[in-house]
Amino acid sequence: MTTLVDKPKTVQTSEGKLESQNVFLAPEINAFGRAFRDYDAESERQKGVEEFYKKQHINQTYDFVKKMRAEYEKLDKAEMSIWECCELLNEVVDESDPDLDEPQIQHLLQSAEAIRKDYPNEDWLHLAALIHDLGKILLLPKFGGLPQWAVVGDTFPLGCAFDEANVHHKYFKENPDYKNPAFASKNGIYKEKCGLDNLVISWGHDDYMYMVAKKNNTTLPPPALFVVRYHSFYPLHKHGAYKHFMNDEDVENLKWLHIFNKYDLYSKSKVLVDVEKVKPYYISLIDKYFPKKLRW
Ligand SMILES: O[C@H]1[C@H](O)[C@@H](O)[C@H](O)[C@@H](O)[C@H]1O
Ligand SMILES: [Fe+2]
Ligand SMILES: [Fe+2]
Repeated sequence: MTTLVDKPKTVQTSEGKLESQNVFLAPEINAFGRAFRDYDAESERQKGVEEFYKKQHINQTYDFVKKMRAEYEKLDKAEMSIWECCELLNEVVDESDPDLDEPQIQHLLQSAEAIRKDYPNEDWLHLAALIHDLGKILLLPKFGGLPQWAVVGDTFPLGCAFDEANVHHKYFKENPDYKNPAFASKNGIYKEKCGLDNLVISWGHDDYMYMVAKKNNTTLPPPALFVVRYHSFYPLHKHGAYKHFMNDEDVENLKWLHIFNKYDLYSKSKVLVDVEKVKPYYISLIDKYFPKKLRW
């Protein structure tokens, strides 16, 4: 079971002040009694996860991502509030995740509540946690009913060489882009320090939610949007792969993503959040940073 332990630590707030806070201590094992993000364990669940990554690595190509961006930029699928979307997410199952089998709304609230406890003044970070996985509605028929490989799992850039830090990277050999000589080098079609926003990154819930937030004129600050857009980019934020593409702003924002990641990953537990109890707080944040209805 997950344990929340208080441990004093000094942290930097968005205004640059240093504050002493209680920090969430990451548990060592997940709800299935295994290490978090263990992609090599022998189990039925892992077989499904590996199957998932095979499909993802073969099918996510540069052209596919371009097509998806053009399609979803239209935001012509629905009009609804952020909270309505949270509720929709309950119908979604994520086949790529070895650590979670609770409804997705619990994951949103578990990560948001854990981060809120340690960073009480950073309300934008609480809201970033609440919305970070909302893009998984792409799996629902009304939003295109995309296959799992086009919605979830870790992300990686196209248009340059696939890095070995990607989980199950062997399956990239079957990706058509693997044979494209223009994409074969470390930089591929990009320049060093070009900035992460200039990369074509595998399509999924991160990029979609970033697009939705941005195009509906959210007032969330840049680190919040960065967290939403790159939270699945584990090869970068966990292993430091592709970091030569970061510009100075990315380097700053990455500090917040590192903080966020701990709560995203390790708050996954069987201890459920009382949705009705915390709802008023999150509604007040949504009202502060988003319009009442958004186009999706
Ligand atoms: O399995 C997980 C899950 O789908 C997360 O939502 C995503 O952000 C991760 O990167 C992925 O590996
Ligand atoms: Fe995610
Ligand atoms: Fe998440």
